[in-house]
Amino acid sequence: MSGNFARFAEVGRKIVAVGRNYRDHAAELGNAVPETPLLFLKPASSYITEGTPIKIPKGCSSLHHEIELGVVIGQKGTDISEGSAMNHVAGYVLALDMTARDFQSIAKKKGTPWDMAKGFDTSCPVGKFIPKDAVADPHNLELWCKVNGALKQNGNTKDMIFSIPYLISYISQYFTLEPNDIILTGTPAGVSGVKAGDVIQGGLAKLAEIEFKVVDRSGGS
Ligand SMILES: O=C(O)/C=C/C(=O)CC(=O)C(=O)O
Repeated sequence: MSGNFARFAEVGRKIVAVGRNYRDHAAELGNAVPETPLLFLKPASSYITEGTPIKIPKGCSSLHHEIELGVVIGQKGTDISEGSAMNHVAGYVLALDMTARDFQSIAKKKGTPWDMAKGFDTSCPVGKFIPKDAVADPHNLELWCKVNGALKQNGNTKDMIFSIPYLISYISQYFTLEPNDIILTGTPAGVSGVKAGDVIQGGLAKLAEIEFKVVDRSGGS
């Protein structure tokens, strides 16, 4: 596998996200555990990296943090088998799947798409690329998120319902996975609202930490 995956957020074309992949998070929002992965897409224009703030989207009154392990794809594939799925992984990233929960609740009631709730500008803050070799077991990583220093989410990737190989195999039956695409593997319990001026911090075992400020649409706090 070759390529400069450190630039995945500049050149990657797809963000495939998995919803309700942790039992405790499905339960906290009153949802049943899915029988098959619940997929949605976020546009590449939703990426931001550290130093750029998260902007509350127009009309949103309930913006939630969701801390997630992202898988960075290194090798193109369609109909990838579960057995060979890890050969398609270049590495990992710590990410936030920022969610306009009020938009999502309305969409759920109306049966309309989640795009505005999940794909608005700045809704995918990401940390630095973590090479695959640096991670002994991606299915046993502590994952935490704090808001203004207070711990909100504290999970472990061992509690994912669908494993990374299963997700890669499943997703690639519908979306060809390409180098620099990422898969967001879902969030553990503890999601909560943030407002302008708040600071969100996240951590992935001893591998990565991120910090993002939340601002209003005009850039103010
Ligand atoms: O079903 C809901 O009410 C909300 C689901 C999500 O936002 C799910 C995720 O994005 C996730 O579990 O990571």
